[in-house]
Amino acid sequence: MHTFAISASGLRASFGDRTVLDGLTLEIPRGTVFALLGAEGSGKTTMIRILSGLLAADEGRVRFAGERVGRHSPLDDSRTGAENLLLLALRHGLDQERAVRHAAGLLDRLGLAEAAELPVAAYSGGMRRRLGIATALVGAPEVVLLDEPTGGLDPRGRRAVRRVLRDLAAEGVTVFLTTRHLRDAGEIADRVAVLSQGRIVAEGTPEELGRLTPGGHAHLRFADAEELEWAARALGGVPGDDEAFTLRVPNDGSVGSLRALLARIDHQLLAVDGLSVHAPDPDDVFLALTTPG
Ligand SMILES: Nc1ncnc2c1ncn2[C@@H]1O[C@H](COP(=O)(O)OP(=O)(O)OP(=O)(O)O)[C@@H](O)[C@H]1O
Repeated sequence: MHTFAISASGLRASFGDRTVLDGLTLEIPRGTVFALLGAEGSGKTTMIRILSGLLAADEGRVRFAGERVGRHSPLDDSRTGAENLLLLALRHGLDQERAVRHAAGLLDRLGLAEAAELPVAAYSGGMRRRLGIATALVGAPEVVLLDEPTGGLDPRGRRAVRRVLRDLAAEGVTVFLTTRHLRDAGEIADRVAVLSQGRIVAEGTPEELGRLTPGGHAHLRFADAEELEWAARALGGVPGDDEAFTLRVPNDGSVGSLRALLARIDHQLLAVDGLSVHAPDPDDVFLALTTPG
């Protein structure tokens, strides 16, 4: 019996002259939730597609300890949630009666029992996401591959998905998921690997990853988009995803580093409307680990 549910070694994948995976090696212990964390376009979906057998790697090898590997199946919008799962269950060889029960059980597990008879076209984004997870669980797989299972979910949806994935791991199922958010990875996964520039740049428990980057950040606020853009160019950092013209700049909060930041602001003649200093949070860890150079 292998200790690892999934072993991937030396995976390479490129599209044209763009190398997306550059010799990626990972071993996922059985019965754990493992998160592959990476920024947009870092190659997470490519990795899931290779593991799922939908895409052939240019080089490298993937081995699964178990035989049943579950992954998302496309949804048929014109059918109900129950029908989608029923058809998949029948395709897995279950007889009609067991397939109906299996589909109902999965809908219940994902909190979709009340939406079972609604056409998928009427599902919200979050409901579709949860139904997508249910499709990967048809046939009681030993290993489940999920691409951004918590993407676009509200906090309640995220909590529900977290609980489902944790329960699966407690039952001995191995869950491999991708995410862009360390916070999500930290809340769900036993181990996290960070993908950047086609390679795993860090791997460990969420706590171990959190300790890799001691620094926090300064939060700067500007009057308008133009000033923000100018500041982002001059200071680096990442603009906030809100409408408030904010910029997050790595900063450890020490007097020396704040003095240096203020000197750069003065030097660039930037008009800052507000400044606050924050202790490290998961986003800082993510930025530090996935920012090249
Ligand atoms: N079929 C393809 N043809 C050409 N380029 C591709 C193809 N699939 C992916 N890519 C490129 O490979 C890179 C990685 O894409 P991938 O979808 O794996 O990233 P990701 O980490 O899942 O991104 P996101 O978080 O935005 O979903 C991107 O630059 C993408 O444009």
